[in-house]
Amino acid sequence: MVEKFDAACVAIGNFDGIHIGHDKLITRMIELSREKKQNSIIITFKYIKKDLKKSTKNLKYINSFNTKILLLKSYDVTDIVEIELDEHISKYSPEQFIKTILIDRFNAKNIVVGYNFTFGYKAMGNINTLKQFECVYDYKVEEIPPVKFNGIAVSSTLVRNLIQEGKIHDANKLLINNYTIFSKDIDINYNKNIGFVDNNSSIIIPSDGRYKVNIGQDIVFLTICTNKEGSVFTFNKEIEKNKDIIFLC
Ligand SMILES: Cc1cc2nc3c(=O)[nH]c(=O)nc-3n(C[C@H](O)[C@H](O)[C@H](O)COP(=O)(O)O)c2cc1C
Ligand SMILES: Nc1ncnc2c1ncn2[C@@H]1O[C@H](COP(=O)(O)OP(=O)(O)OP(=O)(O)O)[C@@H](O)[C@H]1O
Repeated sequence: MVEKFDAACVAIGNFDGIHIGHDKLITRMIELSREKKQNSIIITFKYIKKDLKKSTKNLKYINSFNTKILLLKSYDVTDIVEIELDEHISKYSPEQFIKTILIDRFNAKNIVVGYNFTFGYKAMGNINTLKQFECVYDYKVEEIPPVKFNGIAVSSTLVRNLIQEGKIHDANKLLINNYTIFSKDIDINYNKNIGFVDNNSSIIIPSDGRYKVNIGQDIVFLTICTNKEGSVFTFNKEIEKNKDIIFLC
């Protein structure tokens, strides 16, 4: 049972794919909220404005937006809040975001973000901006230093690149769960053992090739072949209905 307190600890970011850096940050925010007896809130963004750097038409994500929220729900937090960076909010200055959203809306007393977090109009705010306003708005910022793997800072971009290069084994080392294409993000013809993801889908697809995946109780070999319209998934045998495709290698 999650208790509701007035003051809050918040973790902020896009959180595409939930990798080990995100996990460290969210886990620390939850730990801090328990220590301080405050609400634990994950604030994440839904981009809709086309000219934001991360919302260009062609930018695809590891997880569709609904899946991201579903994955974030695996954390035992008081609330997960989705903020649409629409025409209005995306123009907030960093201070406006701090005051209007973090303070007035969530009564944030502890803000946990990663070393490279940016926010506000033209991405002008960063961790130093958050520190600059600590006394003005009476909160504390905690910075999570870069979580690295083999000496390289983990990021959603890195994971996306590995998946798109077909390096599933490496991507899985960085994600908290094995890379998965969720059943609702793919159309499957169960009579023909074939699936299809349209090119307009918001999710990335591994490069053409043969993959070992787990579907329901079964290990299945899957061949991906992409054409002008989208990606065709051919399974080497019948697969269970409405199960997610969990990539093993
Ligand atoms: C209020 C607000 C306004 C933003 N406006 C812009 C913007 O004008 N241009 C931009 O590239 N990103 C903008 N962003 C997105 C941030 O730069 C950043 O991508 C987002 O806060 C997630 O941070 P992270 O990727 O460091 O986790 C905005 C974010 C917020 C919260
Ligand atoms: N390797 C990491 N170590 C610590 N914190 C991280 C790491 N990667 C991201 N974060 C933090 O997690 C939050 C969410 O990050 P976000 O998903 O926006 O970044 P990202 O993984 O670097 O993605 P992208 O590559 O798309 O920019 C932010 O506060 C960010 O600073």
